[in-house]
Amino acid sequence: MSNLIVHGGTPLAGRIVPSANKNAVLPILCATLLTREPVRLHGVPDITDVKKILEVFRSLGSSVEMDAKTRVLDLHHRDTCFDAARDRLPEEMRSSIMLVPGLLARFCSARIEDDVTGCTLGVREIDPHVEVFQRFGASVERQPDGLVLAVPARLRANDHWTDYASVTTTENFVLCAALAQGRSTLMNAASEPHVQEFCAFLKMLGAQIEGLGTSRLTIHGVERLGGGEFTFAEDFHEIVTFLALGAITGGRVEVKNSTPEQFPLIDRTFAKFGVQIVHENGWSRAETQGPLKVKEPFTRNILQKVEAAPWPYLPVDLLPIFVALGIKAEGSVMFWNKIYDGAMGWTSELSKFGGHAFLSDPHRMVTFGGKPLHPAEVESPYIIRVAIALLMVAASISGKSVIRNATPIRRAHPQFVENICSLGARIEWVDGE
Ligand SMILES: CC(=O)N[C@H]1[C@@H](OP(=O)(O)OP(=O)(O)OC[C@H]2O[C@@H](n3ccc(=O)[nH]c3=O)[C@H](O)[C@@H]2O)O[C@H](CO)[C@@H](O)[C@@H]1O
Ligand SMILES: C=C(OP(=O)(O)O)C(=O)O
Repeated sequence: MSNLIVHGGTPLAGRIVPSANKNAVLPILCATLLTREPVRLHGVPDITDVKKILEVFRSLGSSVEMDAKTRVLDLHHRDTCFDAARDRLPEEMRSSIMLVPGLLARFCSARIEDDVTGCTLGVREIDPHVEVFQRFGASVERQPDGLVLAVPARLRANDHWTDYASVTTTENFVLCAALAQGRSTLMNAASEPHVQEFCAFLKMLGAQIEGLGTSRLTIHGVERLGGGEFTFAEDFHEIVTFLALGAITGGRVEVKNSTPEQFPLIDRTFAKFGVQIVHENGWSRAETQGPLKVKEPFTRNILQKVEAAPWPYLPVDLLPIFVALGIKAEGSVMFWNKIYDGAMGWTSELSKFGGHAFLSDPHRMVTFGGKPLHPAEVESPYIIRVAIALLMVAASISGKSVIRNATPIRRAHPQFVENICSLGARIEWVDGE
């Protein structure tokens, strides 16, 4: 477990080039298992989730060559072998479940380990995934340390309509359908930017996918996929995080952003806290005028609110970042997490800083911002963006704070502390017990 020591109170200023989006990189790494041809990936982030997947590839006999300096990764799954009785897949990360289709397609067997839940945000179902695998022809057997799946032959295409728009279930459906026999359709498909990026990668390998960015995907299964070269896009989570760090510290941070067309709702959400986002010449910056202040709604007797749900709503992983702004900005905001039932139980950590947040129910939290804040020692749950939100609050307060168990940040954000320090912050990692 690692802690972060934060000497806060410095307005952050400077420029950041964001890394790739973990939630695009991981399904794409899993997708490479579908092809026996070489694949070259540019801009692979140095994060722990990537390391875990690459370790598995190496242990299965794949060729994995990572240039640590240029972050170019060469993968070749030519001599790969898998034995469901012997081999184990990564745990404590959601993306592990997306190794299943490649294993089924290549070796007719696969595993789902006991802990593929990732961040502790509440229930993270595996049933929608199991249902997808079954629909493509897999049998599923529960064993003491996980589920073992098997298919008799090539996966068979099908039409499916999921209960809700799930990111990884959509990706698993597409992965299965890419090499299945026949045409598959998915209704209620997720359409997040990382889902679109993942589909674009598969198309580059030769998959036939229609409907990118919509809630209906049609996939014509092909006999085999080819190889190729792909460069990851910038991570919108990182862009928002660094813009918010600039805003909460009263500084001026600019972040490279090649896709401002994805940002209108994100920009409107910043504006609710008195932060104007300006996109210019491929860069985005956050502008503030004096202390942050919540924008009052015109409707009488309602609170300003921020609602997170599947895309094109505000992405749920960004919610904690805006909660941090809500603690700082004068006024009240209701945060509504329409996805997870256990992602908001960290209000007590905010109160250690003197912040005032009230948990209304498992899905809703109200912040009463603008209260005097003081440095504190707080504990992060195993949730990447909550560790970041606590760091944001600490960075905005003069004095020394400690964020205990901030390690989850390393799952998604490479050189995160180095990047913030390049903006003038004084933050360091220390080993904790
Ligand atoms: C590796 C990866 O890509 N992880 C992301 C992915 O996880 P993941 O794909 O696991 O998230 P899902 O979209 O499946 O949602 C997670 C859970 O939320 C509940 N649920 C979700 C949607 C809904 O409309 N109703 C509902 O009840 C379900 O219990 C589900 O199990 O998408 C999440 C939602 O954007 C993000 O937080 C995760 O960072
Ligand atoms: C919740 C996240 O990741 P995972 O689904 O891998 O836990 C996240 O990236 O914020």
